[in-house]
Amino acid sequence: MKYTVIIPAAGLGSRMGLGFNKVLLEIDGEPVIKRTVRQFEEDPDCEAIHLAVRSEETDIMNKMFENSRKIAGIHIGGAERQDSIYNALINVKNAEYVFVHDGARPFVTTDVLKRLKDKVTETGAVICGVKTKDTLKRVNDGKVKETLVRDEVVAVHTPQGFKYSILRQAYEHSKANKLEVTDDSMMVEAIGKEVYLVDSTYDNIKITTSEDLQLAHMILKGK
Ligand SMILES: Nc1ccn([C@@H]2O[C@H](COP(=O)(O)OP(=O)(O)OP(=O)(O)O)[C@@H](O)[C@H]2O)c(=O)n1
Ligand SMILES: O=P(O)(O)OC[C@@H](O)[C@@H](O)[C@@H](O)CO
Repeated sequence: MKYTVIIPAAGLGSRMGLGFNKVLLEIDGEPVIKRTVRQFEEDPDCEAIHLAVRSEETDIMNKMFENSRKIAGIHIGGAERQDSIYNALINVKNAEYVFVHDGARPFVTTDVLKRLKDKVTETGAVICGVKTKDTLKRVNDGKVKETLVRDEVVAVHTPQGFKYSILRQAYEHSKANKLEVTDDSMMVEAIGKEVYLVDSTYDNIKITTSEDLQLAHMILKGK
């Protein structure tokens, strides 16, 4: 199978508190976004990479990826993650399968990609995730409402992979219905399609807060 990946990188990174977009932060001398893109540059099944970036960062991103063989488009992102991805999605041409992967997740492995590729060709919609290690409870106003059955929940990561036609339909539906989502499969669930799950790895972290940076250094050391 062959697929196209959309990588949203147009956030602010406000929870990192750096004062600049966290995807531009260097870890061991290389920007987070460059590391993320490289995972797909190195996957022979990935045919094209579309990035969504902040308008004021277009020049820096164009320069960073000027020698990249697979970058097929650098698009201006939107106010929310889903707006950024939509701006890229409408510019994807001739792709049967589309993966979406956070620019801020630089450690996805070839094994996870393989599991996703195998499953998406079989089902048309797949996410990856890990079992949670903590007990999970639903709370409201500082009070416990219920304890969730841990075997029934996962912490969801990206990449998430879809048939292009399904993802496009899901995004158009969400736009028309003004759905606010925190991942792409939520939109696919909303159009009634079944979404399947494969294992991710605990290392596939999203760089979100400053603690994640220490974790990132440890993950790199272990590789
Ligand atoms: N309007 C947005 C918001 C987010 N993203 C991207 O979506 C990914 C995951 O989002 P998140 O971790 O929430 O990043 P930020 O929105 O940058 O972080 P924060 O919420 O702390 O500002 C990141 O690669 C981010 O660049 C995007 O392309 N466009
Ligand atoms: O925190 P935000 O809602 O901006 O973004 C979260 C998403 O990036 C996140 O839900 C996926 O990476 C899947 O976990």
